[in-house]
Amino acid sequence: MAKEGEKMLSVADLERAGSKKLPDSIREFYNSGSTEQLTIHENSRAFSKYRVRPRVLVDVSKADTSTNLFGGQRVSFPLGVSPAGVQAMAHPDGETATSRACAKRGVSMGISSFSNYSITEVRSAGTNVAPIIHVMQLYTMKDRDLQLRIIRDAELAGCTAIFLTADSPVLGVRYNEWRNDFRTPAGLAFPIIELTTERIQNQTHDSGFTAFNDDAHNWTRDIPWLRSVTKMQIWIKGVLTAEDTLLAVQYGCDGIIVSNHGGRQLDGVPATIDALPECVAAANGRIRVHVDGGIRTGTDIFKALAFGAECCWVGRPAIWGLAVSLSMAVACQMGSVHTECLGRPAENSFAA
Ligand SMILES: Cc1cc2nc3c(=O)[nH]c(=O)nc-3n(C[C@H](O)[C@H](O)[C@H](O)COP(=O)(O)O)c2cc1C
Ligand SMILES: CC(C)CC(=O)C(=O)O
Repeated sequence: MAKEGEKMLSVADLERAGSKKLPDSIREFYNSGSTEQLTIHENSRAFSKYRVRPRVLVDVSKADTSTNLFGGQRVSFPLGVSPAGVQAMAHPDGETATSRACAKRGVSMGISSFSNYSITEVRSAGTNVAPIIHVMQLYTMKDRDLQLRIIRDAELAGCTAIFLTADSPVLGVRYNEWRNDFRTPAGLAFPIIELTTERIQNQTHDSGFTAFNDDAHNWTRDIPWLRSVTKMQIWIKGVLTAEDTLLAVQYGCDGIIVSNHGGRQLDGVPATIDALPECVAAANGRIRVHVDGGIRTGTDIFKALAFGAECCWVGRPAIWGLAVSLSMAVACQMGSVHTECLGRPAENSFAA
């Protein structure tokens, strides 16, 4: 375990250091899962069931982790930072700092609808450093005009895809938020959804979310509508089953993110690494499959790729990085481990 002043060598070290910097209620908002915390714990634990079956005497002197995502855009390795809201509670620069860090390391970033900075601010913070892929996370919203304004802003700013979050008809039951009567600190803005904290100060997150989000969302109404209003790629975030993967194929989506929202939505659903194989099999190469949830090491990334994911995403590690003002520690750490273990993916396999 890293002590004060010691080098941070792993994401676990970063979690401890970042968590220590945060006030209790903010730390619990970021770090917790819903109700019994089954799924959040399972997400990480499930990776340890699987062992890497290595091949030796393979030339890894020129290992290259770069790859193409979203139909031809180059990234330095198959990792992105998942959309996560309210990052300015961890560091005043919030999502703009995450964007700079992602651009510096050549990885993609998801912009949450609950970002504390506008789409243009987040995107230009990154593109001022280096070319970067941004995807725009969207909810199905009661206010369709606002949803359309977000889509147009994302297009204008140059986002590549919409990640439609499908696992949140209502906000997950997070006891920590209720116990702590958690509210976003005053002074932070939510420019993408056109709200200031002053306007929502009397609302808890779950009541605010209920007012904003359309729990009547469904495949037949929402996906054709999205398709009719934008040429951006449409990805469904929050898929955990073969059945929903097949629906994503049927509705002409470009990809899915196998995700349980980092264990923050319905508790008791499977770990994403366990759900991944059935989704990959159902996709059968017709749409792309990415995954997030509990990914904390390069070997986790390797295992997800070996199970057929094209790319992995991480949520909380970037927030812990912000909290210690070291966003890039995440990507550096994961990048080096990833480089070490990736070798030649086609020549490596592993068994449960
Ligand atoms: C503090 C926090 C806020 C989040 N906000 C959003 C959000 O606004 N929209 C969304 O689709 N997912 C959101 N997520 C879920 C992430 O996109 C991602 O699925 C999850 O964090 C991945 O798990 P990990 O944190 O274990 O890496 C949030 C996650 C956290 C931790
Ligand atoms: C700001 C919240 C509504 C976002 C969040 O906590 C989540 O999606 O998990």
